[in-house]
Amino acid sequence: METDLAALPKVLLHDHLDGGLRPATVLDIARQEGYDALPADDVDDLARWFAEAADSGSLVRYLQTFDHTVGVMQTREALARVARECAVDLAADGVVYAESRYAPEQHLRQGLTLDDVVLAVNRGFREGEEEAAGQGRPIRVRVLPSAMRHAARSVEIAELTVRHLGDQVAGFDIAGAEDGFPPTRHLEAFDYLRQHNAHFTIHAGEAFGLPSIWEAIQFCGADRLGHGVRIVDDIVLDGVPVTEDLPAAIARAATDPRAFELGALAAYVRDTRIPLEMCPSSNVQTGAAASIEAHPISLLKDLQFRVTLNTDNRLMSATSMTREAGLLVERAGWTRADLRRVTVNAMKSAFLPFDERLDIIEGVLKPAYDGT
Ligand SMILES: O=c1[nH]cnc2c1ncn2[C@@H]1O[C@H](CO)[C@@H](O)[C@H]1O
Ligand SMILES: [Zn+2]
Repeated sequence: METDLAALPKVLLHDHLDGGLRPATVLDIARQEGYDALPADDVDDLARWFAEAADSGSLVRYLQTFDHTVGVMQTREALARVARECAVDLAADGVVYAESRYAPEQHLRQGLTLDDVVLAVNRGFREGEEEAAGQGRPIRVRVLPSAMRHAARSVEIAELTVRHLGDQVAGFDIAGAEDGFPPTRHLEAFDYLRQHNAHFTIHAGEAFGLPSIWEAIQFCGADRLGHGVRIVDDIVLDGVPVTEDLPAAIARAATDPRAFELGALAAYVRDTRIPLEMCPSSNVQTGAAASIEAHPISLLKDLQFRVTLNTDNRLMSATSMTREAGLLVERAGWTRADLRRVTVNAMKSAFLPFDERLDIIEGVLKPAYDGT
């Protein structure tokens, strides 16, 4: 494909602030603040450690690597710096609109309040947006505070989100280990958010299957699904679950998408256009997908689910939006039209006002992808 992927405008809905630090920044802040638990003391070794430790085949072990990024994000200065660098790095990768998520409750170890954390991160993002614009790479970044599914602070985080809505904050997320921690543990938070007309997404269908997706949508009322990759458990081809032979299903979907039968939940997700925030490299690392070639994103894209492409954790997956797009092009046969589709899907699904979404689709995305 004769396309400069780095130059194409990209839209990113699922990127963890504490999963995207520059390795050099982790080292730098650790030195400044006397954090002495890092597993390496050189930039390349540290970058390699994150990628290898995250490559475990298990979400729970993958999440343990966050100890060291959260560990160096405990002051206003560190939080603002990480957010500023995040905006600049995403802009350099061609991202024009991003939603960044992180769990404020994990950044209170040195005495900050939840509101202090949000204000510091927001300031960092505003500075990063200005710096990127000055470099001729305009980007808009919005923030999704996450609550942790195993913890018990989701109502507080939902209230925090609503308090800051309209500033940089655009919605809410729930993250962390999935198996054993169903989203219905947090119904009170979701009720509160809906009553305040706030948007939210839920990590579901990554390390656990259909029940998690079903609860997220039908009990919690999620606007979007983080990953949602296991929705393929509810799709059948010629009487056989597609999960029995994903490569064959992917090949067939490219030419014969009407041959597939959707169960009630998969049909609901597709019919109601629920956005799927899919993260191929991250899923391969946690074992939610076998490979990029066999990743369900290609099947779901051809069955016309509302698929979006995301990085999840750029540090732990040593990745970027350009790299994720390149992997799909090289290993899964994606075309420029496919990339246009997921990019427009993402912008349609953003937690930004409708008119602002439309301006980016019509003013930035379509002209670039269509060469007009
Ligand atoms: O793929 C994921 N699934 C579930 N939780 C995640 C994933 N990536 C990161 N986090 C969790 O979200 C927190 C806030 O950003 C991170 O600290 C990490 O524990
Ligand atoms: Zn995630």
